[in-house]
Amino acid sequence: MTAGDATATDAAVRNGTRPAPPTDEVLVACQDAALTFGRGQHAVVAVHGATLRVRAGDRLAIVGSSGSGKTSLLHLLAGLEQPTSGTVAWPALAGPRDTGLVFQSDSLIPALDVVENTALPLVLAGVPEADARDAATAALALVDAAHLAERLPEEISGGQAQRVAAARVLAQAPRLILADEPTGRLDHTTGGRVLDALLTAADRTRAALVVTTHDPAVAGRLATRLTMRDGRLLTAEGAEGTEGAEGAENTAAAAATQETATQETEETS
Ligand SMILES: Nc1ncnc2c1ncn2[C@@H]1O[C@H](COP(=O)(O)OP(=O)(O)OP(=O)(O)O)[C@@H](O)[C@H]1O
Repeated sequence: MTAGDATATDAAVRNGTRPAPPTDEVLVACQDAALTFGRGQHAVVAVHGATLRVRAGDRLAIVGSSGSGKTSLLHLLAGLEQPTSGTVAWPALAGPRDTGLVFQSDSLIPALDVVENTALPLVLAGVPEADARDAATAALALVDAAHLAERLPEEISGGQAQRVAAARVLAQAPRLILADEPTGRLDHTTGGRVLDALLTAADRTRAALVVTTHDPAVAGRLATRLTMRDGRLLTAEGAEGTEGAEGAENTAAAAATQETATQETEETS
């Protein structure tokens, strides 16, 4: 990212003035993407051929129990993992670097205060410190955390740390925000606030938002819900095609539904 990008980012985040992208733009497309860890008898298939498209403006929850493959799928969407087979592409983005991943684990650096933590990725990308700090301050305001700017990570709560982790991604103004269990370790009220912050920020910065969760209440806040079970991407209500799939007209759901139908055919033939 260049300094010019940072200024534009700052302005877009602060003012919500990023031009609205065409809503049919495909930001990331998985085609039959699989991810296997290990080899031979130790191989674990974390994701079985997933087909999914996320478009600008999508609000997508990927729901599943622990070990179902949600994080693995999110890492494929973020370009952090290469698919073992199939493809992942970012047709409307400059590549996976235009995505922002809010990690599951607390990843703030203890020696840096909140605004420094939030600005760090921009600084590391070569953005002048003052511009990075301005963008960070604007992003913290988006998640209702501006008042925490001067505190160290040890001086804030778990829920506040999650909001800061979200702000750190939002400061980069990604067009695709990927959040891995952002409410996982939080109580209901605090988790709700973190989700509020992500939804508000995604609206303000006109980003698509994909959230993994095991919590149906969290998933219910997103327009489209898909389920992962044993590494397979299903529709919202199970593996039986379009029936009951929330927002089946949504590309993400429709693509996964199509995939589910394909899988069903393959498995029964
Ligand atoms: N780096 C890895 N090496 C080997 N196996 C892995 C690795 N990462 C994940 N797995 C395995 O892949 C499967 C899917 O894991 P993944 O973390 O994607 O699931 P998840 O639904 O995100 O679970 P959780 O909610 O507990 O994070 C699990 O069986 C897990 O043990």
